[in-house]
Amino acid sequence: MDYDMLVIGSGPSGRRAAVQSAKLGKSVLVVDRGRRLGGVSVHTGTIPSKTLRETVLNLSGWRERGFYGRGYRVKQDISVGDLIERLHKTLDHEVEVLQHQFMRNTVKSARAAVKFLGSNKVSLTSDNGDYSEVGFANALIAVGTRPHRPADVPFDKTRVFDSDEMLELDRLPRTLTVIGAGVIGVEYATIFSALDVPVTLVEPRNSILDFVDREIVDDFIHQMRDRGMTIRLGSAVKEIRSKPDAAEVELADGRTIRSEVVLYAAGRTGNVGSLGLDVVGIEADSRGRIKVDPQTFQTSVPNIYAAGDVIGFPSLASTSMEQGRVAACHAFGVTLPAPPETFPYGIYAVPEISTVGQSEEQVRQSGGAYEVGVARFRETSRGHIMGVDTGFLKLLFSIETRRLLGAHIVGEGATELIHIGQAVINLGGTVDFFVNNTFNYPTLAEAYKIAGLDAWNRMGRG
Ligand SMILES: Cc1cc2nc3c(=O)[nH]c(=O)nc-3n(C[C@H](O)[C@H](O)[C@H](O)COP(=O)(O)OP(=O)(O)OC[C@H]3O[C@@H](n4cnc5c(N)ncnc54)[C@H](O)[C@@H]3O)c2cc1C
Ligand SMILES: NC(=O)c1ccc[n+]([C@@H]2O[C@H](COP(=O)([O-])OP(=O)(O)OC[C@H]3O[C@@H](n4cnc5c(N)ncnc54)[C@H](O)[C@@H]3O)[C@@H](O)[C@H]2O)c1
Repeated sequence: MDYDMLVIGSGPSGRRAAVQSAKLGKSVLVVDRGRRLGGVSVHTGTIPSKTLRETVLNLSGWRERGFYGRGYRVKQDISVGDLIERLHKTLDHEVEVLQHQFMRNTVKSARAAVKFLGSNKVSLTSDNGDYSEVGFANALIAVGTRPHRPADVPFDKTRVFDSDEMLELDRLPRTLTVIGAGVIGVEYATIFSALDVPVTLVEPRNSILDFVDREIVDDFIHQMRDRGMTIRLGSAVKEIRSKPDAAEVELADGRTIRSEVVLYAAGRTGNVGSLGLDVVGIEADSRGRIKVDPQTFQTSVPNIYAAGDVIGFPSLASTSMEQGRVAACHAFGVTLPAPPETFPYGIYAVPEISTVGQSEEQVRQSGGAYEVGVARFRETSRGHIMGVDTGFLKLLFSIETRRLLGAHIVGEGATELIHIGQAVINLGGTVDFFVNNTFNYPTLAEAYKIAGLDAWNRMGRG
């Protein structure tokens, strides 16, 4: 065999699997067909959208508007150039760190498209047509996804864009319509709205972000509408037209929305088409997702693993990394403890949403008695100092066991703050943790103490 581990794709799952395999003393080759290592996460997904968000919040002065009013701006005329400059620096740095990590761990990498020739052999074809064959003992399919692009949507990078292409905008749109209020849709819609671009968000279903606690989503929708965004729920799209002067989105109810630019963000599809999966007998579903053993990440072929977005939900960089590591450990006989039941989900909209554990709807469905504790950020001194006038934390406790069942946040710092809730849930902590422990003051984390006390006041001392 040429390699103990062949990793196809250099996104979060591939990268973690590669380094974990190398740390176990195994020979590793990572093959990616992209121009640079890093995958969707580094080049078109997680890092670019989060860098864009950070730049927008900084240059627009968004975080200071609680004090200085909605008209406040740090930089008056924010251009695409301002946004792209920071983006390129961040991405270059990410790639450099990744390359250095591979070098230190003697992980080899190659740029080529991979195709299976058998369960221990692949072909590599580079852009200039160079062809070679590589033998492997184990392989990880970590090829990720690309935006779903229905044939009847006129993507042209002038009026109609997918989420990868949004980073290629040559100027800020005067108006924007976002189709699909999934995580990508709400992130981009609220980021552009923070730049004072009038945004219309269109979603065919009557609800959004169904995996998030309803109270949090309702507050989020309220905040979006309050600052002037138009949210059209229950609005199916009949046709999208790209015209010289505007894009037109015709809804099934007959209304037409005109805007300078449309972002179409209605899900993603696995990159399995050219892998030759049929040669090894691995099947993918209609959205290009591969089924795996959820504990080991083995496909139907035991020495071929799959991880990351190509295996479907939750399709996060965070969970993808863990999946890659677990797959590599399994491939080389390293036994790991069972993973915790819950993981956090961070939505980097403006404002942020983050959630861990059960939503109130799930707790109610499970039938057990529960209590809720809520803290509004404006009740915390840190919130006053920061000029935060929105956002809240909601904690759910079992009355019987007093354990924390779920933590849900909408507001500033949600994606960082959530890890307190995650630790308490996964360590089996109760409402008494929040009541008995001292928290730094003034912090937004103090909201945990306030929400804990709020629930404790009704639950009693147990
Ligand atoms: C706009 C956006 C924002 C996001 N924000 C977040 C976030 O804030 N937090 C979060 O946790 N997640 C976020 N995600 C999700 C996150 O980016 C993905 O979960 C993650 O990138 C998936 O990693 P992966 O390992 O599946 O590989 P990917 O990052 O998808 O990379 C796959 C790689 O495989 C390569 N490849 C594909 N086919 C082949 C082939 N045949 N041969 C060789 N190479 C191939 C591709 O070139 C690519 O480099 C976001 C996604 C998007 C689109
Ligand atoms: N912060 C994060 O962690 C983060 C950020 C962005 C993306 N992601 C990941 O990327 C993945 C893809 O995100 P996404 O937002 O594209 O997909 P998604 O599946 O989350 O949401 C797609 C949305 O589009 C709607 N939709 C479906 N078909 C439609 C149609 N024909 N017309 C209009 N709307 C339609 C759906 O109802 C849904 O609300 C997600 O699984 C997510 O986990 C994560």
